[in-house]
Amino acid sequence: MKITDSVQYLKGVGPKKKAELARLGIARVYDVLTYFPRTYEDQSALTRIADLRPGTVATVAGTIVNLQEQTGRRGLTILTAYLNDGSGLLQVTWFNQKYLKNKLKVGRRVFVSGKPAYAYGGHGQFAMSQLRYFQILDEGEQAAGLCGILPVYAATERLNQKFFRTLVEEALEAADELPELIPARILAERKLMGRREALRAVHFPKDGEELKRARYRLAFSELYLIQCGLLLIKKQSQQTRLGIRHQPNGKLVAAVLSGLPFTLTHDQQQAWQEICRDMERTVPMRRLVQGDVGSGKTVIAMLALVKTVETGWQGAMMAPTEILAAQHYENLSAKLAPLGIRVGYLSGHLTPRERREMHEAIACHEVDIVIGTHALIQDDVHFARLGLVITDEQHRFGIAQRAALEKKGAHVPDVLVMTATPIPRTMTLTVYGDLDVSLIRELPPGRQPIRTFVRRPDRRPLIYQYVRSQIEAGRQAYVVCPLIEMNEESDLPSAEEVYDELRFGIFRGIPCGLVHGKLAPAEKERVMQDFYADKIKLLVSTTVIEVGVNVPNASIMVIEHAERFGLAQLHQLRGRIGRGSYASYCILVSEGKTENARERLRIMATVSDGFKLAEEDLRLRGPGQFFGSMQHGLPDLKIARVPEDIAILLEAHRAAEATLTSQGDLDFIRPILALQYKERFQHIMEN
Ligand SMILES: Nc1ncnc2c1ncn2[C@@H]1O[C@H](COP(=O)(O)OP(=O)(O)OP(=O)(O)O)[C@@H](O)[C@H]1O
Repeated sequence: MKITDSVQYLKGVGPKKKAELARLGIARVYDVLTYFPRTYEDQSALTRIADLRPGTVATVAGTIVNLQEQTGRRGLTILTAYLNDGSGLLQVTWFNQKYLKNKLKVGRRVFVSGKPAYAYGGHGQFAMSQLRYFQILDEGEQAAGLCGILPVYAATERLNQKFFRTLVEEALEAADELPELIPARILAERKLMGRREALRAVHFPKDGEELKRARYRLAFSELYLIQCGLLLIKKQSQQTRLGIRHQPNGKLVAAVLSGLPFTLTHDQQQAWQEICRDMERTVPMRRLVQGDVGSGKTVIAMLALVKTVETGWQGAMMAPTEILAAQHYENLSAKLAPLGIRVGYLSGHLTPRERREMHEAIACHEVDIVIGTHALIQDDVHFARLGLVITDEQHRFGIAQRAALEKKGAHVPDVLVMTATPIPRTMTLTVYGDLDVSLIRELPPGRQPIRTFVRRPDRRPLIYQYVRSQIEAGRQAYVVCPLIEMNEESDLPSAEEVYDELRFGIFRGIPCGLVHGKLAPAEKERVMQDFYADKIKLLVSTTVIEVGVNVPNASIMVIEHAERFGLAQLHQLRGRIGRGSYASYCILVSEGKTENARERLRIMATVSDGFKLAEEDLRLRGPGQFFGSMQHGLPDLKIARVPEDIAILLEAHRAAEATLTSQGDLDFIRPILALQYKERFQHIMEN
């Protein structure tokens, strides 16, 4: 049997099982080996029933001494088993899991893991339902008694734990032909377990120590290979692709700098210097500027655009929303047109004629800077001399789209990516390993911290009274709602309803506006313009204002149903205020029904630093959801977990850096990467 053979070569796998396995992504023998245990059951970590504590998760092994089945309302089946482990009785309940009926038998031993509560009625002292984990022990195990640590797989109704354990055991026989993935030098230096040994041990560890070492080794090699891939891509693109060598800063850049109504913060200066250094080299720049909301990234983008124009090239800046693109366009053309720089605007909403004219202007170098939305990456856009590409909020675009824009010119343009979603530093390694990073952590001076409060809906009259008083004092306000329009299925008030409620109610006599994604572009633009111009005082909106909207006079924001938003999103929304010198307030209105929602809002109210929030967010939601749409091009991790394995990630990164400087290691690693990660790195490699 070979590692690449189909699973049907393994004993006990017929067509049905094969199909079932395929649904779990297991097709070849190799996939069985990398179907890592979801968790382990450690015999030594069992709790005696007599020692259970209500509310504290525990694992119990006991023999079923009694079984009862009831049918509840609407045909709900309730199975109750009483377990005895010699120290006491535990009542375990399963709802609607009919298939268990034939499996649970008096006399069988089972493992259950969950939170016990005191039992009411019945015979047990404690009761458990909604188990975290449950397993019926096999006859053999029962006789022999269990020892050591057992792997627990994500099993299905038809493929149970016993099946997986046997399957893996058999697949392990083929593991001998698996080649090592890590250069011998690194293995030795770091005293890492060999690959085969680690695979064996991760499924069937002798003890906790061995399991730890095996997991470490496997997570390490997974992260290490990805890091090698990312670093190699970066190196290759730097070696083989000739970029544009921009001139040292000249009169135009100086004019823009001296025209700023403020001086750059230390972090802005540092980022700007890093960008200049990159742009003045022949190697194409690939830099990510990460700055918290309102930290002043736009100025840096503008300077970079001017620098490319000054050297005789064109700059393109792509924004994620129409509103933001329009805002950047207004802002930049107001500042740059007086200096003779021609700024153009390209969006999907131009008339065909306008669009054609803009395409021509871009192709004939009649515009120096183009600001736009996705329209910038259409096939029919050709730049005469594209020197710099800036993508704003890159995570919304994904690596593939960024690559499309980079290919718009005959030369390799410099690339600058701006993001206001602070990503914990270590995470940038996995996601943006191919980019250099500049950080703008510091906020411009004179900003007052935004004070954030969580309030229940019954306080809305008071809240809005306060908003009104702020508006009367000259400020502007945002009210953010999760939905656009009335929805029969949802009892959430929509932006439209709230808008009507407010403008005909408490804000009568005050100019109010409504903006959301379904408005016609011209209408959206008009409303935003009026808000920028302080003609609209209260803006009711959906999350369309989330990114980048900059109205320094707006100092108060009410977020309705705040529990509907994630931390990162709330932080982005909140970042719309506190952008001037006024004291700013953000009020999160929520009933906070679940504990998780309450915790999130509590964190929002106490943490204002976007980077810290991102870490909390990561902790609460886990990396999968955290990255969500950001995950383009990022290989799935099979065993490593980020952020939990951040220490391993850093080690892997260091090892990868060392690998790139050693020809021997590189020769070793290249074919492995080509084989293992070819498809996964495809979109990045195209870059
Ligand atoms: N060094 C500075 N000193 C004072 N004000 C500054 C400074 N840099 C930028 N600003 C001002 O701060 C505000 C926010 O800047 P900017 O819009 O560039 O932030 P941003 O980082 O792009 O924010 P977001 O992530 O929300 O888009 C703007 O009004 C800008 O003029």
